[in-house]
Amino acid sequence: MILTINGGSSSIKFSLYKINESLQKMLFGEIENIGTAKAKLNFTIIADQQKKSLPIDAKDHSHAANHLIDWLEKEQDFTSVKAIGHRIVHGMEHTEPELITDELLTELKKISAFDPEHLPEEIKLIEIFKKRYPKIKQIVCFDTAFHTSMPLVAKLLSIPRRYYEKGIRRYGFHGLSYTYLMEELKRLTDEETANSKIILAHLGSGASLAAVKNGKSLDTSMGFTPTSGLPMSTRTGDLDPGVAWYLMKEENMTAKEFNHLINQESGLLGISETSGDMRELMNVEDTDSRAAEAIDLFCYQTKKWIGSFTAVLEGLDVLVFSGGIGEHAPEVRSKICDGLEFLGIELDEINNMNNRTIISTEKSKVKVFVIQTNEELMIAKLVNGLLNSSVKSENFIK
Ligand SMILES: Nc1ncnc2c1ncn2[C@@H]1O[C@H](COP(=O)(O)OP(=O)(O)O)[C@@H](O)[C@H]1O
Ligand SMILES: CC(=O)OP(=O)(O)O
Ligand SMILES: [Mg+2]
Repeated sequence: MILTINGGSSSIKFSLYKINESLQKMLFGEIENIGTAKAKLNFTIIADQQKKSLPIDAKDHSHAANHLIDWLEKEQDFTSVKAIGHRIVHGMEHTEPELITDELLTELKKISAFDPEHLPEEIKLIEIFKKRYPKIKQIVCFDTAFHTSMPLVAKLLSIPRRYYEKGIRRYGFHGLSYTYLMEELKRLTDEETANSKIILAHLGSGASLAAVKNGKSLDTSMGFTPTSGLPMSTRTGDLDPGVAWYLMKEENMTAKEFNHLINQESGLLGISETSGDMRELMNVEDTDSRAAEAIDLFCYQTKKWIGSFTAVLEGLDVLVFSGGIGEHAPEVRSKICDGLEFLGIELDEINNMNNRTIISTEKSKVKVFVIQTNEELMIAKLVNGLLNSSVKSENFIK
């Protein structure tokens, strides 16, 4: 078995895969609302279609992880778990999945401030699993790895060069999702299409786009941290840097308060003043103009990035929508694509409304896809690949 762990800022998603010829998912779920009184463990056991939700006491990620392990031990014989695969959002220039060692953990701790929303909690999860299961291999899969191919011009931020040497540059994220989407695109189409000029739009709570040519990332909307690019559920996306100075000077805002403002209070939540959840906003947009404006901003900015990346790619052949919003919100896809006919994007509104896999018309120059992403399966595949290669490698730590 391979256990996958995807630790977010307020949730831990998990899946258990049986290693057969293919990877067979046995169970999956998530602990959500960590740190609140509404914390619960939702799970589905695939064999008997058992779907349940249990309220739990999870005041932080450590409590949540220990609850998860206790529950998994009851459900599953843990001796059959060969490896635990973690999604790690920030991995600097690491290009491959890696076995966790003390050195790697120390390195990740050093760059923790590069992604304060994800890394500290992800590290905590690795440590908890290590404490409870010191013998089980833990393997980390980096979201940043997909974008290491970006050219220097896309990685440079226009601040003094000395900061680049300190690691302050564009990295880009959602790489496990993008790798999965590229595999799916190849499976659904052909080699030629998968090597064409592609924009991948991962629109979830965190949202980003990537410009991909010949299977390689050329640019992406997220940067040094996952706070930049598109407006998100509660994150600002790109922001005039002068706003930081102004708030610090005029409102005596501290670094900690500013971090909270840009990551927790902004985006859809900040504009609507009610919710960072797209579905909730769509339910009230007819009666609440703030919700409608938040949705408009999200669609407007996504459209701008599509235009920008079409220029980067010098044309566009394929557009892929994914993530909770990209997969399930036809009105949002429609609003994003509205007016982009001049780029060759033409939606078939019936297929779009039905969330079909191909939502562009027959004659649309750009093929538009809706593909359900699967970061968990990608982690399991990468872990399985590393386990298999380790059988051949004597250097791999047993
Ligand atoms: N049917 C739907 N209509 C509109 N938005 C939806 C729908 N289903 C999910 N979403 C939105 O998707 C977002 C969550 O995306 P997801 O990829 O699941 O997030 P996460 O980054 O937490 O994995 C939320 O804003 C949610 O409202
Ligand atoms: C990279 C990132 O923003 O991840 P998530 O969408 O899971 O928060
Ligand atoms: Mg996500």
